[in-house]
Amino acid sequence: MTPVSPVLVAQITDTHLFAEIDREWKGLSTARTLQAVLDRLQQIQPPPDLLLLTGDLSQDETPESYQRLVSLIAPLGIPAYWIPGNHDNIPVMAEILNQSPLSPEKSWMLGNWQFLLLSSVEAGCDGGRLSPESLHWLDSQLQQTGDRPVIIALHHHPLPIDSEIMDGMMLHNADEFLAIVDRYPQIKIVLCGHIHQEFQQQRGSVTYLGTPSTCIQLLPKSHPIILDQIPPGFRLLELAIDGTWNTRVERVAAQLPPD
Ligand SMILES: Nc1ncnc2c1ncn2[C@@H]1O[C@@H]2COP(=O)(O)O[C@H]2[C@H]1O
Repeated sequence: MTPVSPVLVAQITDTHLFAEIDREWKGLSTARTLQAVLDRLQQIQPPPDLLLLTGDLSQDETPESYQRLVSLIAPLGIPAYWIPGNHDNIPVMAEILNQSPLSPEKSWMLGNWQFLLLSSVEAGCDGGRLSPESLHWLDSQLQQTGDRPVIIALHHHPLPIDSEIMDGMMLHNADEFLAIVDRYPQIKIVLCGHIHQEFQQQRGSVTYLGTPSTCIQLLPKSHPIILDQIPPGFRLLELAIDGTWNTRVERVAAQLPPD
């Protein structure tokens, strides 16, 4: 019997784009560092089956910044799904990020895996929160997945990362989220953005993963926040039909922020 290929997912996060292509954030042109990541992605064979864009996609909340994202991502021709982060303007992004290959879907199945994307943005706050309605939505989606393996993505980190300032901006009601996760053994991976660094921690049968931004990096376990002089990156995940998986972070040669 021919084995079914795993699904290859690329997570791209915290792109912090502006309307202007050369506008810099902390010394980096965020459009150009994203382009370096996308150039690397285009070399990967076979190409990823889908892209997960896990929030803080704009830094200035303009329609033009989201149009820029579309014009950078669309040439890859890879279906791309997104969630908002604390820097995003949700009505503006929802209006613009709905053209193929971008999709506003938040729940779908591919390669026997169930994908669930959660909006964790709390208005006026850099930290996150899942509303009672969102927690209920998550629970009801999980009830419908049977024993298919599940990957959940949200912008805010639900586990502390030992970084005082970032942990003050984590998912504030992580306990309510984790109580739901604990009830569904089919959940394999919880994926976040927001932290601008690589993170991996096991909690029960679930692996919690955080991923470098496509622009600036933060030094892990730093108090207060310190910029890390390592290149931007992204994450690849290979999800096999039997629920096993593996992942790696790749970093790309790109302009680094000034010292
Ligand atoms: N992907 C999602 N992330 C977070 N909350 C969601 C998501 N999808 C649906 N919900 C919540 O579930 C609610 C269902 O009713 P509403 O559409 O009024 O509002 C919805 C949100 O509050």
